[in-house]
Amino acid sequence: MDAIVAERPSREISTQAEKPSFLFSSPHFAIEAYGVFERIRTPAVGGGGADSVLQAAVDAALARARRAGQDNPIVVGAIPFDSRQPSFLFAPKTHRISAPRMATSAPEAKASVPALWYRSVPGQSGFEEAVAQAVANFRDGHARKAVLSRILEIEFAERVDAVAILEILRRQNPAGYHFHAPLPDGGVLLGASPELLIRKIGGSIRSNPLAGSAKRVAEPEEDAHVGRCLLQSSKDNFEHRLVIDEIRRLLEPLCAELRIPDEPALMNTPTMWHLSTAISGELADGRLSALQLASLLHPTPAICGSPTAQARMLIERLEPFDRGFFAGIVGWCDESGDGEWAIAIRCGTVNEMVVRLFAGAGIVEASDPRAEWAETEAKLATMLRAFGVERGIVQ
Ligand SMILES: C=C(O[C@@H]1C=C(C(=O)O)C=C[C@H]1O)C(=O)O
Repeated sequence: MDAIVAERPSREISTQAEKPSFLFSSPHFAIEAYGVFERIRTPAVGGGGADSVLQAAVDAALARARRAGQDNPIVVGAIPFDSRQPSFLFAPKTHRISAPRMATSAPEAKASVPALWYRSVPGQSGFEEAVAQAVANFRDGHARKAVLSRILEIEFAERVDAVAILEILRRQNPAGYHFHAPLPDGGVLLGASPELLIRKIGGSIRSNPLAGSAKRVAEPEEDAHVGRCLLQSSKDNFEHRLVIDEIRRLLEPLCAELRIPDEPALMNTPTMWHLSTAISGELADGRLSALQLASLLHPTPAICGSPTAQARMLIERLEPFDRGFFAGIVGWCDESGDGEWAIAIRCGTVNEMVVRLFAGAGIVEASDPRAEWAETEAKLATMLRAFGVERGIVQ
């Protein structure tokens, strides 16, 4: 992939002292964007087809940016979980695309700023009750999977430096997708996601859905055993297969070639094991953009459920909050339609001193409410570690 990076002209940043408005890094690209040339609030819903209203708005913004003198304009930002809600995308004034730099290992973050208070929404009993209700719904045969999530709200004694936390996240979780994206309320969406929704470069696409999870443990042999058990778990393989079947259904008609391994593989982050399927393909029509493909696929059953419409209704009924940009997508695209969109998980929002961290778990008929709560606790550890409050909050 280095060759592709080298082919892209990188724009020099005239005002190096200016703070970036958007940061994103993947295993292939690192993007720094500065300033806002033009905002795009068009919702992504229905944006998967050739007549995509969102893509038309993006194309128009990119054309204006080029006319204004940018030689390689891009659009960056985030799209909410509910793609009927407005997107929060923008063409920056300037940006730089480069190869990702290797993160150097760093000492554990210290809790230099104490947390004043925290609370989970819902709390444990409310979450477990919601899981039990979803399971009852699956027994009635209305849906097969729904991803239920919760928020951990934390207030710190001082303003949180989101860029500094992003750097800690990058060092603690060198693989994957790191992002710092502005939000409509003035806050920041910040995270280290292991999950690629879609990358498109030329006519080639990649997607790497994850579903089915287990918490890692410190002792290496035991940890490997946890991974092997996950690989053999029929419950987790069922959760995973629903995601792959849906992505196959949507991508197959668009691809001249689509490669999907028969069985999932194991992948890990420093805190979690996941079932993972590395999908690759060649588009039949290379003009479809990364953003159109992302709009088509989002929300996948990895973060919504199956079938999508029933799962979405269950989420609306059982989750006591609007997800906003959590379990949405975050990324970038350019004039040629190339781009990358990661799923906004292992993330949170930062508004001055208040941080809201999110974690969800795929619920199926075989789910145990207590175990699903524990899974959200384990997933929260990615962000809590970066804030240096892991031991202070999660027992
Ligand atoms: C919803 C989250 O993760 C998603 C759900 C998973 C699962 O249910 O096993 C695994 C990876 C993600 O697709 C999250 O991390 O908050």
